[in-house]
This record gives sequence, structure tokens and C-alpha cells, in this order.
Amino acid sequence: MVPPPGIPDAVAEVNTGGSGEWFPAEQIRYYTNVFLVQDDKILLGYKKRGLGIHKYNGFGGKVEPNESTLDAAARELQEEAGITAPLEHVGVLLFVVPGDKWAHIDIFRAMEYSGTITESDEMRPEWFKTTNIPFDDMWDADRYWLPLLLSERHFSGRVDFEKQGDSFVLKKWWFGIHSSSKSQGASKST
Ligand SMILES: COc1nc(N)nc2c1ncn2[C@H]1C[C@H](O)[C@@H](COP(=O)(O)OP(=O)(O)OP(=O)(O)O)O1
Repeated sequence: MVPPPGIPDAVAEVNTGGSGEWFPAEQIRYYTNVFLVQDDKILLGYKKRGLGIHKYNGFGGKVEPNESTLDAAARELQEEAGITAPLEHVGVLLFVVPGDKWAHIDIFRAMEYSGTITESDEMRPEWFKTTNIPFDDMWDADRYWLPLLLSERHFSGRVDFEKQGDSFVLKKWWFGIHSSSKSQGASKST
């Protein structure tokens, strides 16, 4: 299948599913998400409020006006987990819900950090073995792309969700890797 709207043509498919047409374009809102990986462990945060409450995720949030995505990612990591880290840009994900702004999320990986990992009012950090990631307690699509981050691929993907009450139900998804395969160094992106 060719990449869906919003994904560069050069990205090679690794995983796709669901049915129907892709949803039409709406306005875009930019977010970041940072995952700290060390040896066989990954640091996730249990979200205590807001979007994705009661799910585990990386550390991130909205990019503020006049802020680069890299600066936003570093700020959110500090605010939510109390640490700083060299960040490597590894992927871009588009999450689409009809009637909402598209979420464009720049994904970063860190392999080392400075400071003391600290719970915040938004996130409770917790280490997991990479063989025991709590996918049942994460956003539904994370199981399809997080392995690409762990295997050091540079990836792009898109997920269309349908909102049913308070739940986001997966409708269609597409994930692919960039031909260079290995992820790239820190970048401002977008
Ligand atoms: C829909 O699928 C998603 N999957 C994953 N894994 N992560 C997602 C998804 N949708 C949004 N996210 C990420 C993007 C951000 O990292 C957070 C949401 O950020 P939030 O709304 O909490 O932004 P803040 O700026 O921190 O919010 P405050 O204004 O409350 O500080 O989830």
C-alpha cells in the first residue's frame, strides 16, 4: 500500500491495518513525545491528567508558539520527569480524529540522562523491561510503532481513530521506516 496522506512517499511500509478511507485533512496541532531507553529498560510515565489519562506514554506535550520541537521536547521532559537528556529525533506520527485537529507528534529517543527522575503532577515515571512493555495500558497503536523506536529505526506513521464516547477506537493505521533505516541525530524537525 502507498503511504497515506501526510506521510512521505519514500517511507517503506512495515505494518498496516484497518479499513475504509483515510479521514480528510483538518488543522494540525504539534506535539512531542520522548522515550528514554537504557540497556533493556524503557522509562514510561503514567499520565495522571488530561489527554491519555491513566495510560502509560513517553514524556511530552504541545509545542508552544515560537518554540522548536526539540526545545519543546526538552522542556516537557524536564517538566514531567525532572530530567534533561540528549534527544535523538526518531519518528513522526500523525494521529487523526474526525472533527479534531490532526496531532503531529515528533518522537524522540534518549539513551542517557542527567538529573533525578521525579514524579510530576502530570506523570508518574516508571521503568519497564523492553520485553514487558504495558501495551494494554497504552494508546492502542503504540504496540505497532514502539518496536521501531527500540530497533533504532527512523519511522513515520499515521493512525486514524474514531471517537466513541470517551474512547478513541483504532480505525486504520500505517507505519513505515525510512530507507536510511537507522534513526537520525537530534533535529529541529517540522
Ligand atoms: C492518539 O494516540 C496517541 N498515542 C500516543 N502514544 N501519544 C499520544 C497520542 N495522542 C497524543 N499523544 C501524546 C502527545 C503528547 O506527548 C501527549 C499529550 O500532551 P498533553 O495534551 O498532555 O500536552 P501538555 O502540553 O503536556 O498539556 P497541558 O496543557 O495539560 O500541560 O500525548
